[in-house]
Amino acid sequence: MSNDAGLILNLNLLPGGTGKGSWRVSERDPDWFISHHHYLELAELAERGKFQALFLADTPVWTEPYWHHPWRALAPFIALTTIAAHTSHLGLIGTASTSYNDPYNLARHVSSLDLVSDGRAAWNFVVTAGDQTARNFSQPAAYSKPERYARAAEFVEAVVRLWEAWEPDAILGDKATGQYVRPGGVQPAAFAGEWLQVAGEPLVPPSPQGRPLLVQAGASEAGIALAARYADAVYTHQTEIEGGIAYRKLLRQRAADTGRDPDTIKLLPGFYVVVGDTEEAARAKHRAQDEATPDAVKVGFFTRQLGLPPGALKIDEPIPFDLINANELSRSAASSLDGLLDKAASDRLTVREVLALRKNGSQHVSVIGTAEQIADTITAWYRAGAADGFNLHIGSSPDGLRDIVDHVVPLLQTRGVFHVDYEHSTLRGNYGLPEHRLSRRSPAPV
Ligand SMILES: Cc1cc2nc3c(=O)[nH]c(=O)nc-3n(C[C@H](O)[C@H](O)[C@H](O)COP(=O)(O)O)c2cc1C
Repeated sequence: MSNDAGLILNLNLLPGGTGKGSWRVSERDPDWFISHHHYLELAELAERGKFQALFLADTPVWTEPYWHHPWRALAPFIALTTIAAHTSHLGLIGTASTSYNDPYNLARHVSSLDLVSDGRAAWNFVVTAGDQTARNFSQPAAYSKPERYARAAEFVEAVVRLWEAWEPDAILGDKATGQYVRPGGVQPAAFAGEWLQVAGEPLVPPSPQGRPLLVQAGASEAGIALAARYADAVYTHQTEIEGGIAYRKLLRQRAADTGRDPDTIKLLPGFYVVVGDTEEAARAKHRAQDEATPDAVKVGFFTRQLGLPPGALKIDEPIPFDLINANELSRSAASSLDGLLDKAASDRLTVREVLALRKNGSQHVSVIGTAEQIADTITAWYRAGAADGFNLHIGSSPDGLRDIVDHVVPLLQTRGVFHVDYEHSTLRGNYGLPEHRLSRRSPAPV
């Protein structure tokens, strides 16, 4: 059970909003949504609402539905660096793939953001599915899921070694002797795995929060094992409170099994909200966004969620179950489909009929209603121990976020579950995580 004011709110910034058609009904110009001005406006709003962090997802591939809505054009750590310069407390969580990066460069980018933001950075590590993405990185096809996770385990360990290579007092800056860094104050990463090898010392010294936070998204056994060992926070799909309670319990137990304090791993499910003065007003807003979203976009996203190649789903035809590779399907996404796929198979539902059965069209817990209804659900999940906080998805922007900041946040503060102001300057502090002790330097299993 959680019962203090420690609720965590991240803004999951998807350009234009989660409602893929919302840009068409917005008063904003279309090109605003892919500019950094959009990011900055939302970041400043989120900070006004005392959100602990802004979260940027990322997949380095252009996919077919992008023809119809604003997409994640900006590289996350570049966008976050700009945001860092315009905010003072908001945490900055960027996604980057362990399949298509290199640990040395990635560690350097994230810890540079951590340093320039005075300790507000986090890396959301994802393993990234799909052959289309692989072909952007000199690979004809994606690694299999076990291979992706094997590489991810090495990648994260290598990054952590690089982040922990600096002793806290390593920089002497002794003008008299001319000694800038204490000999031995920075250690080589000395990581030698099957997939990745990193020999030397990192260039970036630690920030005020010690090292950046690690966030994880992926719910298969391999994903949970990595989260339990390394993640400070886990982003997941949950649609029902019971599922949240069970998953949080599992993660905390698995973290404890690795010798960690379970309070140091935070579960943050996605949560889709549309706020209205009345429930009907909120439903009308959602309807307007939904009707402005072409079928091609809805089908395109569902195609990706099922791990199918572009074009594999047709809106008025049944799902081609024989094409779905169960081993490649995201565990987290699959669990959010509940019994929907079973029903689709037994009743031979068309894709349109399956999508219509999804509550509020979202793969996350969702409330389309008044600020009170939204605050009630957030409070209930938090108090029941189903979540430590949420990665909030807003239907349209900036109005969807403004509604939350002006109407939902004050209710959460009055109810005593959400902080009234930032009490720390670092993301680690604002997430309620203990200060990080540097220089672990204990050998970790590879
Ligand atoms: C909530 C959630 C968000 C994700 N976001 C991204 C993302 O932004 N970029 C990406 O490449 N993969 C993303 N993934 C995919 C995961 O990295 C992984 O490939 C997928 O979940 C399959 O692994 P699993 O079965 O362990 O869940 C996300 C997964 C989840 C569950």
